[in-house]
Amino acid sequence: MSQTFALILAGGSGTRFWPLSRDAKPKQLLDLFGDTTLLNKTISRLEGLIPKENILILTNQLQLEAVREVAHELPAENIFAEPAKRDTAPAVALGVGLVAARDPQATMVILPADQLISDIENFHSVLSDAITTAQQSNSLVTIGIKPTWPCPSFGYVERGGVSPLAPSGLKNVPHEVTCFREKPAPELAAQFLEQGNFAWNAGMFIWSIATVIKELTTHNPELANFISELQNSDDINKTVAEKFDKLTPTSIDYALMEKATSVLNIEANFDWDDVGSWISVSKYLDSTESNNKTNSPLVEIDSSNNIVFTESKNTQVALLGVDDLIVVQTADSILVAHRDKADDIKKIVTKLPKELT
Ligand SMILES: Nc1nc2c(ncn2[C@@H]2O[C@H](COP(=O)(O)OP(=O)(O)O[C@H]3O[C@H](CO)[C@@H](O)[C@H](O)[C@@H]3O)[C@@H](O)[C@H]2O)c(=O)[nH]1
Repeated sequence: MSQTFALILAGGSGTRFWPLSRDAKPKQLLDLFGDTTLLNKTISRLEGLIPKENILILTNQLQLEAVREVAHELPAENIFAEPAKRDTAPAVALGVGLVAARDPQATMVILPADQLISDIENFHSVLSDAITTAQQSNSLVTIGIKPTWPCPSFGYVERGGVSPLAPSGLKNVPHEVTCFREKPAPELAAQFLEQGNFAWNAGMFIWSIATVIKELTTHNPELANFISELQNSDDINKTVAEKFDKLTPTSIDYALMEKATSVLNIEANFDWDDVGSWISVSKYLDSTESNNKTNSPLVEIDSSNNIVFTESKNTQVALLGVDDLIVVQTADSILVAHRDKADDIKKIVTKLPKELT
């Protein structure tokens, strides 16, 4: 019987969370909620769905040690560092090659490492049905989130009717995808919301090895060739070292999903948050009556709508006559920003000395 593997993509850089995040410690490696890292939550969420020996993680050299520490329960040989940063399309192709080497009949679940999902029961139910669909439909299966605002930094799928390829008896029924559009301009995203039949792409992809190779062969021969080289290689590490950094840097959404022939979508009936900024994190922090959010003890006078995050949770915070600020304190840096600028923190990072990024 063919096996199911999870491939966790954990090699992104997290400049939006500076000064807490650094090149070697991006969002997925941060403990933003006072319990554990997002990567740890991503691995734990798979318990009961995919066995640990079938969970693979791809990261980069800079983050490898920290990822190994967080993912210590996985077999060491399941954690790989890409030799160069090439975005998610080459990473996914490498993952397909690694899984194909273990089981060419396998089904794969590609997962981001940095999302927050707490309804595990429904997450498992949706993914189980997505796995069954991928095995029986020869399609690339996506997960759709009901959009709440025209966010320009997500992908969008246009959902058609129930797919004629849908296996029978599923609780979560796959729909056809008539269009996949990655990161549309704000006006187009607004149009999608108005139309009403678009969902956000959750960034998770479920497919069989055979289907993804077939789609790549048609739509992205460069990545299909790379996978074929891995499959024919006597020494995968050597082939990766020689070929990976020559691949075109792009995301899997542009490299394949926008062009793919057969894409299906299952609606997520679980909570989902991609934790994109300090504003998103603040939703989960303690709040005062004046809507000041913090992870530390706080006193306030005439201050409202501030977000204060301290690396050491026992730091006393005092707010006096200030509104709408984001303040983040670590051992070596302090960020003070207007909350309207939460999405621009990455711009500040470009001005900082290298040792602080
Ligand atoms: N291994 C590896 N992982 C990477 C790399 N670049 C990014 N990642 C990881 O891949 C995941 C997604 O990458 P992002 O770069 O954060 O993607 P995005 O811009 O948020 O867009 C994707 O996710 C959205 C939902 O959050 C989707 O809506 C969108 O369509 C797309 O799939 C994250 O877990 C990130 O750490 C890389 O070069 N290598």
